[in-house]
Amino acid sequence: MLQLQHVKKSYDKTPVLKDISLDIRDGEIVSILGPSGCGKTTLLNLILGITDADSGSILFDGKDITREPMEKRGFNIVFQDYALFPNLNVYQNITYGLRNKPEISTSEEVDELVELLGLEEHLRKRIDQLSGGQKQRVALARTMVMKPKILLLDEPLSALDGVIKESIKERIKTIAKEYHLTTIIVTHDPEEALTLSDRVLIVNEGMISQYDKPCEIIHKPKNSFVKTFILNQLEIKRNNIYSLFEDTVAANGMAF
Ligand SMILES: Nc1ncnc2c1ncn2[C@@H]1O[C@H](COP(=O)(O)OP(=O)(O)OP(=O)(O)O)[C@@H](O)[C@H]1O
Repeated sequence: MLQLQHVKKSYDKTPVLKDISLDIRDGEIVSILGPSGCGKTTLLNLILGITDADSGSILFDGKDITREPMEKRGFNIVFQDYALFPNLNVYQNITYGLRNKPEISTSEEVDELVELLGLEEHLRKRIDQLSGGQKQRVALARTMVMKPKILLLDEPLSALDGVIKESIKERIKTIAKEYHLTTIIVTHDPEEALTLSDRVLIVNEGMISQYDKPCEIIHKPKNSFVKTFILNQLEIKRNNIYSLFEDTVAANGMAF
């Protein structure tokens, strides 16, 4: 279990994370959701170990890792821009981290991941020959072969559209369940957070607004921020779709 206890972080005396306490259970998918500048990336970086907290503690399986550097924590992140190596092919990218640590994954385990992510036919391709969704899957495979204790994903779906988005979403869910892997996702999209996660952490101005299962957030929003920011956005999306239908129905002289 990952635990944050009263974590605080300021930049230039401006508080960015004000008092964050939360538990994330093993194998759980948790989304960190909130508006731009609310502190999502800072929180992700604190968990990853590339930013230090000013105060408070971070514990993993009961052990205090607050001052442990990133390499020792054994967590791993897929960045928003995938950060793949353009001079290496897909297979070389996936197995890059194993060059110095081949004992981490066997070739059968690599093959299993390649199959799970549907990358068999792309292994010899260069990175610039791939679509956005394929790049995302390569980045996921490259991170997963290193068997991270926690998988962190920074806006994994924001560069993808429609059907591809849904397919990556399903693959992330499958990986988390299959490997019982704690997965933490940063997003600003309520629909993404609510459909992908076991629990959603809603952050506003460096504080936790609500931390709950998606159905609790939908049916029992805890405060006006959750209601207005999250639910209004979903309502707007829904209304846009309905008004599109209404226009089509009216244009065809049908009853709605
Ligand atoms: N290294 C830094 N130095 C100074 N200020 C920073 C630094 N990193 C972040 N900030 C500030 O901290 C606040 C939170 O930033 P953060 O990137 O965590 O927000 P976010 O929720 O991830 O935003 P976005 O969705 O736009 O990426 C912002 O006001 C930002 O300007």
